[in-house]
Amino acid sequence: MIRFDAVTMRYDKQSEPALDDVTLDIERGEFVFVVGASGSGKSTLMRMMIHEKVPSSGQVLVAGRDLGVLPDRKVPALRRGIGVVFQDFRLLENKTVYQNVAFVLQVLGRRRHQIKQTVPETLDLVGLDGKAGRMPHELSGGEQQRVAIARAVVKKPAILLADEPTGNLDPETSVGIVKLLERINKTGTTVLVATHDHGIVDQFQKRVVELESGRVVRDEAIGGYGTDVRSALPPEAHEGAVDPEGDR
Ligand SMILES: Nc1ncnc2c1ncn2[C@@H]1O[C@H](COP(=O)(O)OP(=O)(O)OP(=O)(O)O)[C@@H](O)[C@H]1O
Repeated sequence: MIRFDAVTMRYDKQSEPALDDVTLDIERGEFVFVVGASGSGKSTLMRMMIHEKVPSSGQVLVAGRDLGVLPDRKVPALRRGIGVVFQDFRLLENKTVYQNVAFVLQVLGRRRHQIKQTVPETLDLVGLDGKAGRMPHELSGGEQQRVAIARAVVKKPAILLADEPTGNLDPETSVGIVKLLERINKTGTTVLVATHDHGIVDQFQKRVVELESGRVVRDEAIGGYGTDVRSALPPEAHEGAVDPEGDR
């Protein structure tokens, strides 16, 4: 689903690499925590998956697309297949919860009856049924993050990237948010969560990729398979359409 092959990325030629020779393989349907200290490269790794940044060397493949040679006109289709959640929710403050989520589908040109059906289903999934008419400032931090997650998943992306999704939340609320991400993962979405919150990571039995100064220093799959098994899979196992409406 996502493959980094010897990826090095420098923001400018003189500086140390933000990512340094990173090789990583993430299968469809996996849940992966990306951990590491501030500045270790977690955000850069995620930004490369949505083609916000390109490698200085090496190759990034997402759902069979080589992002190094992806034409600009195909970037929107790539991004339609990837939901993104940030630490700072980024909600539209003058719109209700419902309108925040519906807006994504309106921009994608979805039909009104489809929006009317999909938005309540998504609010239900994230545990916000009954809050559709609230404004963002009337919600707790955890609820606001749930809106942000609803917005990211309402287009039914194959991949969900969450960059420090619990960074502004207390420990108990954080656990609820990661449980929600786990529930979304169980619907078939590949989920990556960047975090420096070791407490959270320890509570969930998931694969953990650790970055240090841009290098992968640990890649542990807990309870099941190991890296050796995954890397033995044929290349086709990593590919597939991110967006069924794909490359139009
Ligand atoms: N726009 C930028 N221009 C130049 N250097 C950058 C830029 N963004 C990040 N960097 C550098 O790249 C390295 C990796 O940063 P990155 O933001 O990916 O780390 P991070 O692990 O996500 O950190 P944090 O947890 O603080 O968000 C750091 O050395 C950082 O200073």
